[in-house]
Formats: sequence, C-alpha cells, structure tokens
Amino acid sequence: MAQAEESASDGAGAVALDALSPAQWGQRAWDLLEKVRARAPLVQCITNFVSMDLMANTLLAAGASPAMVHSLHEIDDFTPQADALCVNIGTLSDGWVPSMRAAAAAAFRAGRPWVLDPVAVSASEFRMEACLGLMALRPTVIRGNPSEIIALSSASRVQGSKGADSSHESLDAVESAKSLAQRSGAIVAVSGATDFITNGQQVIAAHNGVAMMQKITATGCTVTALIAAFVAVEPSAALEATAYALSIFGLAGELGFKMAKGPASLRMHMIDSLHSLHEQIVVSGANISLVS
Ligand SMILES: Nc1ncnc2c1ncn2[C@@H]1O[C@H](COP(=O)(O)OP(=O)(O)OP(=O)(O)O)[C@@H](O)[C@H]1O
Ligand SMILES: Cc1ncsc1CCO
Ligand SMILES: [Mg+2]
Repeated sequence: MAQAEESASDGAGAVALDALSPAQWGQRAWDLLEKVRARAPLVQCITNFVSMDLMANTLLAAGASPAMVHSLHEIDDFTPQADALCVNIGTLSDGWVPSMRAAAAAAFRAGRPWVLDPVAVSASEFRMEACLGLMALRPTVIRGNPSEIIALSSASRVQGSKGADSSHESLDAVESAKSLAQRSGAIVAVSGATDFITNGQQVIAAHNGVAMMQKITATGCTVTALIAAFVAVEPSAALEATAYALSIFGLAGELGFKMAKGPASLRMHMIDSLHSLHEQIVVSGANISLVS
C-alpha cells in the first residue's frame, strides 16, 4: 500500500494536499480505483432515462455494482443496502421527486454517501425547487457543469431566484462552487476542460479529459455516479475521492480518444479504457493539482 493511501485512511484533513507531487496524486487515484475494484460498491442510481445505459456500464467497467432502482415502493428495502446513492434530475417528473427525497433521506439515515446531479437546474421552477429540497437532505457531493453550479449557488443564496445566465467563466463557477459548498456542507464539483472540486476552502483541479466527451450525452451524469462509487469506498475523504473519480474518468476519455473515430466509438473505447486501466498508466496519467 502506498504511503499516501495510509495517510488517506486516517480520514479527511489528515493529509497535507499541498505536499503531494504529481505522481503521489496519481498513486492515490490508483489506490482508490483499486479499492473500488476490490470492494465493488453497490451504487443505487435514480437517474434520467438518457443516462442509464452509459452510467451502468461505466460503473461496471470501474469495478462498481450499479442498480437503477427508483420506485418509491423499493426505497425502504433497497437504499439502506446500497453503499452509495446517485440522484440525477435530468428527466424529472412528478412521481420521481418523492422517490428521490425518500432515497436521499434513507441514505443519510444509514450514514451512506449520496451525490446530487442538478441537470439543467435553471430550466424550470420545478427543477430548481426539487433541487433545493434535495439539498436540504444533505448531499455528500454535488456535481454539475458550470451553468448548473452557478444557478444552484445563486438560487440557494436567495431561495426562489431563477438562477444565472447560460454562459460563464470557469473562475466564476469556482467561486460559486466554493460558496455553494460552504452553505450546503457538500463537496461541490464543477466539470469542464478542468474539473474543480471544493469543500468551500480547498480547491482541487483535475485536468484530465478530452473535449469530445461533451459530444456524448450523459458523460456528466455518468461521472457523477462514478463519484458516488469512489466516495462509497473512502467516505471520510470525499473531497479527494471526488477528484480521483473525475480524473480517472477523464483519463479513460483520453485513452479512448486515441482509438476513437468520433463520439460513438469514443463512448465504447472510453468504457474499454476504464476497464483496463493499470497502475503505471494511472500514476503517470492522472493530472491533478491543488489550486488553493
Ligand atoms: N473541454 C473539455 N475538455 C476535456 N474534458 C471535458 C471538457 N468538457 C467536459 N469535459 C469532461 O466531460 C465530462 C462531462 O462534463 P460536462 O461538463 O460536459 O458535464 P454535463 O454538462 O453535466 O454533461 P451531461 O449533462 O451531458 O451529462 C467530465 O468528465 C468533464 O471533465
Ligand atoms: C439529453 C438529456 N435530457 C435530459 S437529461 C439528458 C442527459 C444529459 O444530461
Ligand atoms: Mg449534466
């Protein structure tokens, strides 16, 4: 076991992140992927119809165990058995909101991490209200694109607001992410060319990925579920675990891109690359740094 991993298991805050070399970041990312493969965490996903296939196959390729379970009738029995929960509002409809709320509350009661993906949160009052209600149930991590994080951050500052504009600077999103993290108590991750992950004080950057990943629908939804799997096996270090999930997913995208002819084959090669990641390629390929 790497020295860095020993420190990580002491819990969040036990490690001086500013002292880590690029290779140590990579080593810690690999150690956590190995843990996911060894423990195969069961991840319950209440997610949009578009994302289900890619999400389930990506979780499997990472070594986790996906379950797309969303009926309200199954929450009491199923959610306490899951190692983590992923809630995604992408194709939200009336009937699903009670399931999402019940599952989030059950996960929280059971002491399991749960992760929120606020897809297109500013598109309607319905989505925004659902998201703000879910945020009150204490998500462990919130992951969105810059527009979503800025909208959620500004709406949670003044409840009832419709959110923000559609085009944003990444620095604006980082400040919104920090303020959202401080107010919600969640780790907040903003995805993009560089992914930023914050607990409201520290900010980690994960630089892996290729732009073509945006041409595959639900890559963002999918990396949110991968975050749930990573946090499930390292719940006391959710900030780092979130960064490693984003970096590993981006690295799989980079490797897949070398074999791809376009978005459809990138989707396939990305899953294959994630499945066959090994220590040397993760240690040298994960590109993570501490911003502040
Ligand atoms: N310009 C880019 N360069 C490299 N990687 C990127 C870029 N944009 C996004 N990514 C990566 O693509 C994945 C999806 O991020 P994105 O911000 O597109 O999510 P999203 O908008 O929520 O997607 P969706 O709603 O379709 O699921 C992330 O892993 C992110 O790191
Ligand atoms: C295309 C689409 N529509 C609702 S959810 C979704 C997947 C990307 O978020
Ligand atoms: Mg999204």
